[in-house]
Amino acid sequence: MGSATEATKDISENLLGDKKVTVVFVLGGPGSGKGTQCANIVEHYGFTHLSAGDLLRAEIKSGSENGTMIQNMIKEGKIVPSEVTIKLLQTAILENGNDKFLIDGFPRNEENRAAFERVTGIVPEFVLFFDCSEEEMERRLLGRNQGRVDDNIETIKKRFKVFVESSLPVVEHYESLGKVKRIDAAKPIPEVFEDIKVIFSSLASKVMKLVIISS
Ligand SMILES: Nc1ncnc2c1ncn2[C@@H]1O[C@H](COP(=O)(O)OP(=O)(O)O)[C@@H](O)[C@H]1O
Ligand SMILES: Nc1ccn([C@@H]2O[C@H](COP(=O)(O)OP(=O)(O)O)[C@@H](O)[C@H]2O)c(=O)n1
Ligand SMILES: [Mg+2]
Repeated sequence: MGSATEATKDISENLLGDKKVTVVFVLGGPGSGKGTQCANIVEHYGFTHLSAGDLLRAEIKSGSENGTMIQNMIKEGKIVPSEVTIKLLQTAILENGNDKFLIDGFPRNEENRAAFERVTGIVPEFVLFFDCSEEEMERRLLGRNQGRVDDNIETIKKRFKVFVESSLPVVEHYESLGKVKRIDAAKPIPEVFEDIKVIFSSLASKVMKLVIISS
Protein backbone atom coordinates (compact mmCIF):
# COMPACT_ATOMS: atom_id res chain seq x y z
CA MET A 1 0.00 0.00 0.00
CA GLY A 2 1.28 3.52 -0.80
CA SER A 3 1.63 6.12 1.92
CA ALA A 4 -0.87 8.93 2.26
CA THR A 5 0.49 12.41 1.65
CA GLU A 6 -1.09 15.62 2.86
CA ALA A 7 -2.96 15.92 -0.44
CA THR A 8 -4.32 12.40 -0.44
CA LYS A 9 -5.05 11.55 3.14
CA ASP A 10 -8.84 11.30 2.68
CA ILE A 11 -8.63 9.05 -0.37
CA SER A 12 -9.08 5.41 0.49
CA GLU A 13 -7.78 2.30 -1.18
CA ASN A 14 -9.31 1.86 -4.58
CA LEU A 15 -9.61 -0.27 -7.67
CA LEU A 16 -8.03 2.23 -10.05
CA GLY A 17 -4.49 1.19 -9.25
CA ASP A 18 -2.31 4.30 -9.08
CA LYS A 19 -4.17 6.25 -11.75
CA LYS A 20 -4.73 9.82 -10.57
CA VAL A 21 -7.90 11.44 -11.80
CA THR A 22 -9.93 14.60 -11.52
CA VAL A 23 -13.65 13.99 -11.64
CA VAL A 24 -16.59 16.38 -11.97
CA PHE A 25 -20.06 14.88 -11.49
CA VAL A 26 -22.63 16.41 -13.85
CA LEU A 27 -26.09 16.04 -12.36
CA GLY A 28 -29.56 17.33 -13.16
CA GLY A 29 -32.96 16.04 -14.15
CA PRO A 30 -33.59 14.11 -17.36
CA GLY A 31 -33.54 16.56 -20.24
CA SER A 32 -31.85 19.35 -18.28
CA GLY A 33 -29.05 19.51 -20.89
CA LYS A 34 -26.21 17.55 -19.24
CA GLY A 35 -25.08 15.72 -22.37
CA THR A 36 -25.31 18.84 -24.53
CA GLN A 37 -23.11 20.91 -22.23
CA CYS A 38 -20.66 18.09 -21.54
CA ALA A 39 -19.84 18.12 -25.26
CA ASN A 40 -19.04 21.85 -24.97
CA ILE A 41 -16.89 21.33 -21.88
CA VAL A 42 -14.94 18.53 -23.60
CA GLU A 43 -14.23 20.78 -26.56
CA HIS A 44 -13.01 23.72 -24.48
CA TYR A 45 -11.46 22.20 -21.37
CA GLY A 46 -10.00 18.83 -22.37
CA PHE A 47 -12.17 16.61 -20.20
CA THR A 48 -13.37 13.17 -21.27
CA HIS A 49 -17.15 12.77 -21.11
CA LEU A 50 -18.47 9.60 -19.51
CA SER A 51 -22.26 9.40 -19.61
CA ALA A 52 -23.53 6.61 -17.36
CA GLY A 53 -26.65 6.32 -19.52
CA ASP A 54 -24.58 6.06 -22.72
CA LEU A 55 -22.35 3.38 -21.14
CA LEU A 56 -25.43 1.40 -20.10
CA ARG A 57 -26.95 1.71 -23.58
CA ALA A 58 -23.66 0.55 -25.14
CA GLU A 59 -23.67 -2.42 -22.77
CA ILE A 60 -27.14 -3.39 -24.02
CA LYS A 61 -25.95 -3.14 -27.64
CA SER A 62 -22.84 -5.22 -26.96
CA GLY A 63 -25.04 -8.22 -26.20
CA SER A 64 -23.85 -8.42 -22.59
CA GLU A 65 -25.55 -10.89 -20.25
CA ASN A 66 -26.87 -7.90 -18.29
CA GLY A 67 -28.36 -6.33 -21.43
CA THR A 68 -31.97 -7.40 -20.94
CA MET A 69 -31.99 -6.37 -17.27
CA ILE A 70 -30.50 -2.95 -18.12
CA GLN A 71 -32.96 -2.42 -20.98
CA ASN A 72 -35.91 -3.23 -18.73
CA MET A 73 -34.72 -0.87 -16.02
CA ILE A 74 -34.16 2.00 -18.46
CA LYS A 75 -37.61 1.44 -19.98
CA GLU A 76 -39.08 1.74 -16.48
CA GLY A 77 -36.92 4.73 -15.54
CA LYS A 78 -35.35 2.73 -12.72
CA ILE A 79 -31.75 2.95 -11.54
CA VAL A 80 -29.56 0.03 -12.56
CA PRO A 81 -27.68 -1.68 -9.67
CA SER A 82 -24.54 0.26 -8.79
CA GLU A 83 -22.13 -2.61 -9.34
CA VAL A 84 -23.04 -2.73 -13.05
CA THR A 85 -22.70 1.01 -13.67
CA ILE A 86 -19.58 1.41 -11.54
CA LYS A 87 -17.82 -1.41 -13.38
CA LEU A 88 -18.54 0.34 -16.70
CA LEU A 89 -17.30 3.69 -15.38
CA GLN A 90 -14.21 2.17 -13.84
CA THR A 91 -13.28 0.37 -17.06
CA ALA A 92 -13.86 3.53 -19.09
CA ILE A 93 -11.60 5.55 -16.76
CA LEU A 94 -8.84 2.95 -16.82
CA GLU A 95 -8.96 2.48 -20.59
CA ASN A 96 -8.71 6.20 -21.24
CA GLY A 97 -5.39 8.04 -21.37
CA ASN A 98 -6.94 11.23 -20.02
CA ASP A 99 -6.98 12.07 -16.32
CA LYS A 100 -9.93 14.52 -16.31
CA PHE A 101 -13.45 13.13 -16.47
CA LEU A 102 -16.96 14.51 -16.56
CA ILE A 103 -19.18 11.82 -15.12
CA ASP A 104 -22.67 12.61 -16.41
CA GLY A 105 -25.82 11.15 -14.88
CA PHE A 106 -24.01 9.47 -12.01
CA PRO A 107 -24.37 9.12 -9.03
CA ARG A 108 -28.13 8.95 -9.37
CA ASN A 109 -28.93 7.67 -5.89
CA GLU A 110 -27.29 7.30 -2.52
CA GLU A 111 -26.25 3.72 -3.28
CA ASN A 112 -24.51 4.85 -6.51
CA ARG A 113 -22.71 7.57 -4.58
CA ALA A 114 -21.53 5.56 -1.61
CA ALA A 115 -20.53 2.50 -3.67
CA PHE A 116 -18.54 4.59 -6.17
CA GLU A 117 -16.62 6.34 -3.43
CA ARG A 118 -15.95 3.05 -1.67
CA VAL A 119 -14.89 1.12 -4.78
CA THR A 120 -12.88 3.77 -6.64
CA GLY A 121 -11.77 6.07 -3.83
CA ILE A 122 -12.70 8.99 -6.10
CA VAL A 123 -14.07 12.13 -4.51
CA PRO A 124 -15.45 14.63 -7.02
CA GLU A 125 -13.73 17.98 -7.47
CA PHE A 126 -17.24 19.47 -7.53
CA VAL A 127 -20.75 18.73 -8.74
CA LEU A 128 -22.15 20.70 -11.67
CA PHE A 129 -25.90 20.78 -11.11
CA PHE A 130 -28.33 21.66 -13.88
CA ASP A 131 -31.40 23.34 -12.45
CA CYS A 132 -34.44 23.20 -14.74
CA SER A 133 -38.23 22.96 -14.37
CA GLU A 134 -40.01 19.69 -15.11
CA GLU A 135 -42.16 21.48 -17.67
CA GLU A 136 -39.10 22.53 -19.67
CA MET A 137 -37.35 19.15 -19.25
CA GLU A 138 -40.47 17.34 -20.46
CA ARG A 139 -40.63 19.56 -23.53
CA ARG A 140 -36.98 18.85 -24.34
CA LEU A 141 -37.24 15.08 -23.80
CA LEU A 142 -40.29 14.80 -26.02
CA GLY A 143 -38.39 16.69 -28.72
CA ARG A 144 -35.06 14.85 -28.31
CA ASN A 145 -35.70 12.40 -31.15
CA GLN A 146 -32.88 9.97 -30.46
CA GLY A 147 -35.15 6.94 -30.60
CA ARG A 148 -34.72 6.27 -26.88
CA VAL A 149 -37.08 3.78 -25.22
CA ASP A 150 -37.43 6.08 -22.23
CA ASP A 151 -38.29 9.36 -23.98
CA ASN A 152 -42.05 8.79 -23.85
CA ILE A 153 -44.42 10.58 -21.50
CA GLU A 154 -45.12 7.50 -19.36
CA THR A 155 -41.43 6.77 -18.68
CA ILE A 156 -40.60 10.48 -18.37
CA LYS A 157 -43.06 10.82 -15.45
CA LYS A 158 -41.39 7.83 -13.74
CA ARG A 159 -37.94 9.33 -14.31
CA PHE A 160 -39.02 12.64 -12.77
CA LYS A 161 -40.26 10.78 -9.68
CA VAL A 162 -36.98 8.85 -9.36
CA PHE A 163 -35.05 12.10 -9.84
CA VAL A 164 -36.89 13.87 -7.01
CA GLU A 165 -36.93 10.90 -4.63
CA SER A 166 -33.48 9.39 -5.26
CA SER A 167 -31.23 11.79 -7.17
CA LEU A 168 -31.93 15.13 -5.48
CA PRO A 169 -30.80 13.74 -2.09
CA VAL A 170 -27.38 13.09 -3.67
CA VAL A 171 -27.21 16.74 -4.74
CA GLU A 172 -28.22 17.76 -1.21
CA HIS A 173 -25.43 15.58 0.19
CA TYR A 174 -22.83 17.40 -1.90
CA GLU A 175 -24.53 20.71 -1.12
CA SER A 176 -23.87 20.05 2.56
CA LEU A 177 -20.18 19.59 1.68
CA GLY A 178 -20.14 22.89 -0.25
CA LYS A 179 -19.36 21.07 -3.49
CA VAL A 180 -22.32 22.03 -5.69
CA LYS A 181 -22.05 24.57 -8.51
CA ARG A 182 -25.60 25.24 -9.62
CA ILE A 183 -26.40 26.34 -13.16
CA ASP A 184 -29.65 27.85 -14.41
CA ALA A 185 -30.21 25.26 -17.13
CA ALA A 186 -33.49 26.74 -18.38
CA LYS A 187 -31.64 29.34 -20.43
CA PRO A 188 -30.74 28.83 -24.10
CA ILE A 189 -27.77 26.51 -24.80
CA PRO A 190 -25.13 29.23 -25.47
CA GLU A 191 -26.11 31.16 -22.33
CA VAL A 192 -25.89 28.05 -20.16
CA PHE A 193 -22.41 27.42 -21.54
CA GLU A 194 -21.35 31.00 -20.74
CA ASP A 195 -22.17 30.30 -17.09
CA ILE A 196 -20.33 26.98 -17.21
CA LYS A 197 -17.25 28.65 -18.69
CA VAL A 198 -16.90 30.88 -15.63
CA ILE A 199 -16.70 27.78 -13.44
CA PHE A 200 -14.29 25.78 -15.60
CA SER A 201 -12.01 28.72 -16.36
CA SER A 202 -11.42 29.29 -12.67
CA LEU A 203 -10.91 25.54 -12.17
CA ALA A 204 -8.30 25.44 -14.93
CA SER A 205 -6.15 27.88 -13.01
CA LYS A 206 -6.10 25.76 -9.86
CA VAL A 207 -3.97 22.80 -8.98
CA MET A 208 -6.59 20.11 -8.73
CA LYS A 209 -5.14 16.68 -8.97
CA LEU A 210 -6.51 13.85 -6.87
CA VAL A 211 -3.84 11.38 -6.00
CA ILE A 212 -5.08 7.83 -5.69
CA ILE A 213 -3.25 5.54 -3.31
CA SER A 214 -2.50 2.15 -4.77
CA SER A 215 -2.38 -1.01 -2.79
N1 LIG B 1 -30.52 24.95 -22.85
C1 LIG B 1 -31.29 24.24 -23.70
N2 LIG B 1 -32.37 24.81 -24.26
C2 LIG B 1 -33.17 24.11 -25.10
N3 LIG B 1 -32.95 22.82 -25.46
C3 LIG B 1 -31.88 22.20 -24.93
C4 LIG B 1 -31.01 22.86 -24.01
N4 LIG B 1 -30.04 22.01 -23.66
C5 LIG B 1 -30.29 20.85 -24.29
N5 LIG B 1 -31.39 20.96 -25.05
C6 LIG B 1 -32.02 19.90 -25.88
O1 LIG B 1 -32.81 19.14 -24.96
C7 LIG B 1 -32.67 17.75 -25.21
C8 LIG B 1 -32.08 17.08 -23.97
O2 LIG B 1 -30.73 17.50 -23.83
P1 LIG B 1 -29.61 16.51 -23.26
O3 LIG B 1 -28.31 17.23 -23.34
O4 LIG B 1 -29.71 15.19 -23.93
O5 LIG B 1 -30.08 16.41 -21.72
P2 LIG B 1 -29.75 15.35 -20.57
O6 LIG B 1 -28.47 14.66 -20.93
O7 LIG B 1 -29.67 16.14 -19.32
O8 LIG B 1 -30.94 14.42 -20.56
C9 LIG B 1 -31.81 17.61 -26.46
O9 LIG B 1 -32.65 17.47 -27.58
C10 LIG B 1 -31.02 18.93 -26.50
O10 LIG B 1 -30.72 19.32 -27.82
N1 LIG C 1 -26.33 6.17 -12.89
C1 LIG C 1 -27.26 5.78 -13.76
C2 LIG C 1 -27.49 6.52 -14.94
C3 LIG C 1 -28.48 6.10 -15.79
N2 LIG C 1 -29.22 5.01 -15.50
C4 LIG C 1 -30.32 4.54 -16.36
O1 LIG C 1 -30.23 5.11 -17.65
C5 LIG C 1 -31.37 5.92 -17.88
C6 LIG C 1 -31.01 7.07 -18.81
O2 LIG C 1 -30.00 7.85 -18.19
P1 LIG C 1 -29.36 9.09 -18.94
O3 LIG C 1 -28.39 9.71 -18.02
O4 LIG C 1 -28.89 8.67 -20.29
O5 LIG C 1 -30.64 10.03 -19.10
P2 LIG C 1 -30.70 11.62 -19.25
O6 LIG C 1 -30.72 12.20 -17.88
O7 LIG C 1 -29.49 12.01 -20.02
O8 LIG C 1 -31.96 11.88 -20.00
C7 LIG C 1 -31.87 6.31 -16.50
O9 LIG C 1 -33.24 6.72 -16.48
C8 LIG C 1 -31.66 4.99 -15.77
O10 LIG C 1 -32.65 4.03 -16.11
C9 LIG C 1 -28.97 4.30 -14.34
O11 LIG C 1 -29.64 3.31 -14.07
N3 LIG C 1 -27.99 4.69 -13.48
MG1 LIG D 1 -27.96 12.62 -21.09
